[in-house]
Amino acid sequence: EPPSSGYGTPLGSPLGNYGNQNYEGGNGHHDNDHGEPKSYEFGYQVKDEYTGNNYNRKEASDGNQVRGEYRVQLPDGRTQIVTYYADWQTGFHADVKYEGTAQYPEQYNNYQGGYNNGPSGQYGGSNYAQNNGYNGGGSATSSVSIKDYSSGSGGQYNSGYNSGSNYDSYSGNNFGSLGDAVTNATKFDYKDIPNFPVSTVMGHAGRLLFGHIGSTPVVCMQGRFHFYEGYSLSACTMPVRLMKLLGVTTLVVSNAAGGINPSYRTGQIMLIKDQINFLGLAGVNPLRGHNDERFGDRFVAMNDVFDPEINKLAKSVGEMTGLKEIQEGVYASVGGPTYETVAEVNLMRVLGVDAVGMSTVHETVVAKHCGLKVFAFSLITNECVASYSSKETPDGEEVLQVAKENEGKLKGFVEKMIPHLAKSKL
Ligand SMILES: O=P(O)(O)O[C@@H]1C[C@H](O)[C@@H](CO)O1
Ligand SMILES: Nc1nc2[nH]cnc2c(=O)[nH]1
Repeated sequence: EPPSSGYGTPLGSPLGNYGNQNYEGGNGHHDNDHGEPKSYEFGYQVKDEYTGNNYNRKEASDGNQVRGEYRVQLPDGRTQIVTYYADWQTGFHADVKYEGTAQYPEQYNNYQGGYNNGPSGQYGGSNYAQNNGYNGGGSATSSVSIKDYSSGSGGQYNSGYNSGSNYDSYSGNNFGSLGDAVTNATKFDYKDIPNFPVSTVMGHAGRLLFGHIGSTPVVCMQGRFHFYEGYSLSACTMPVRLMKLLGVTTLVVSNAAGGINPSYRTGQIMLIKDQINFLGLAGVNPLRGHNDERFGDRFVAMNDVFDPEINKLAKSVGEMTGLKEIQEGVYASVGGPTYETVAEVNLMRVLGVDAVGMSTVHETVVAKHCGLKVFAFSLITNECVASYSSKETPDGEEVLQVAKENEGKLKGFVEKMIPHLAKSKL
């Protein structure tokens, strides 16, 4: 049976259990199976990060009196603690207490949808972090995401094709005009979508677009969610699963990234041929915790997440649309929001990283888990500083600026790539 999406109450009421165990309706405590009172004890705990269910119970009886306690995480952030005892002479007695303070945040920041395994306690019991501050990058978590700076929309696209029943998804961020590539778009603000994270990051409109690129149906996220904003990785990647449920079959993800490879230049596109999941290697993975089998298996192969054939297609489509010096390389993501030290840049060079960012990797993990095809690319927005003698420093404004300068060509690329991808059936 699928897990309930509600916060859940302890299974069976204390009274129900009480009645079913040693006592029967209060008409004599010897009316049980064998006429003798029995002692027992039991306990259980449920902590299901996917559904947000969090409760436990323990109970014991010496044959005469039942004592127990259960705790339930309430949707308003408080924990309800019920301590009870019961016996056949006096009945059931409960003491109900609450821990914590009920929170009624402005909107949606008490995210109980089960995406609560991220940085705990940062935001007063809310499972969502607030979006605070600028994020320069930010493709989508689900299908294709494209950054949208120009019109204040960061973006992810999910583009679907296959006569509307299957979708290709494409996500990008920071590239404002990519949202414009979606024709006849119906737009939903994230804040109006129940249980959706909200995007307040500069440059991110926080909108979900449904429309077409060419004849391909697409869903586009204008604005993605980052770990450094305080969201858990499962919250960051929740839209990927939404896309899957909508019928998306291919996720296209874009990001702004720093060039680690010394030959890379600002403004170039790098097709992602592989990735290094630094957070994942350290144990911070969006798939950590309960595995929802409805989406995929517990263990997930990642060696084949990027398809060389799709990149080959992307290279030729990119060249057709006038992209110069298209690179293909390894993307690594860090938690951010700090940019890399000189030592970190050199470490990454040794490790074979070509470009570094703060997104995408966990999105592709979740996409692979639920069986989405993935196409991902980076815009190199800055050249990472690898020498102590350099006076350069990366900065968010530069990332935004370079994204803005290049969004036109990225739009052209995406407009061509999505229909080709759909047609090629790759
Ligand atoms: O969302 P992406 O990965 O495109 O954005 C990158 C990473 C940070 O959000 C930002 C840093 O400048 O750009
Ligand atoms: N970590 C990281 N993310 C980026 N996003 C855009 N540029 C950079 C960068 O230099 N480093």
